Amino acid sequence: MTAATPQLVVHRDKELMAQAAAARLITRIVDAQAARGTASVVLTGGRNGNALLAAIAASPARDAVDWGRLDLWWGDERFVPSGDPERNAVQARAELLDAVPLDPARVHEMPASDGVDGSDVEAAAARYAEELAAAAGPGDRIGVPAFDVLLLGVGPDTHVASLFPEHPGVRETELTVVGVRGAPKPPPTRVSLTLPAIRAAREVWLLAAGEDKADAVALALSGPGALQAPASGAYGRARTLWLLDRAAADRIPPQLYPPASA
Ligand SMILES: O=C1O[C@H](COP(=O)(O)O)[C@@H](O)[C@H](O)[C@H]1O
Repeated sequence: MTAATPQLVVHRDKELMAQAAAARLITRIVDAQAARGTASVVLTGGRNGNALLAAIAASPARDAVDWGRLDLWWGDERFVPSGDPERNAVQARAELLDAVPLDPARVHEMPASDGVDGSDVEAAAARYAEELAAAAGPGDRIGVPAFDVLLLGVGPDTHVASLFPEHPGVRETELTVVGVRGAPKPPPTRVSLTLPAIRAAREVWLLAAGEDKADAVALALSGPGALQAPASGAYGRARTLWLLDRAAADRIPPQLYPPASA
């Protein structure tokens, strides 16, 4: 088994999955801060990512985190104006970030469409790539920091971040951040980390819950390749964890199904 081999954890339902993922993430952040003083996490948008943040907000264990020594990044963003409720960052703030004492200088939101680059999404993506490169250490791969945990929701079409099947962004091998136009899921214009940037993370955790994700999970875990199923191309340097509920795990081929878990 390699770091890219998916490890599957299947929970009873999406509520328990969010609570268990929250406990797991709090522990991972606390461990990283104990070892190195700081921690870095890449957030995802979507229902499961937001549920995880809400579960952290509701957990008394959140006080174990030194929020001022946590760097937050995003895996993707909807390229809309800064206060737009569709923005992943706006949703993350509502679920958790406004309730904890983060250092604003460590909260690295992706640019919005009313930012300095205006509607030029490629320029906005390049700007975020520069911010990542500035935070990367000399030993870090390809100009992004070695994130402790990178979270990804899995879309019903197997998209992760804003990398959609057969779309140009999923083919990118050089850039760390891309502008996405014509996304099949609205809004059509987005900013996204690329697969090479995702793979620089120590741990990649993919989140999927609900019956509408079952086909996507089964397809991605069957190894079709990243072009057809972007989620299958998302893995970490040390660990790749799929956090699922039973409904989303329901159609995984039997030979890949894990032992029964919480
Ligand atoms: O648009 C997006 O969708 C995906 C998946 O969202 P979900 O609600 O189907 O779980 C999300 O991971 C991504 O960050 C977001 O921009």
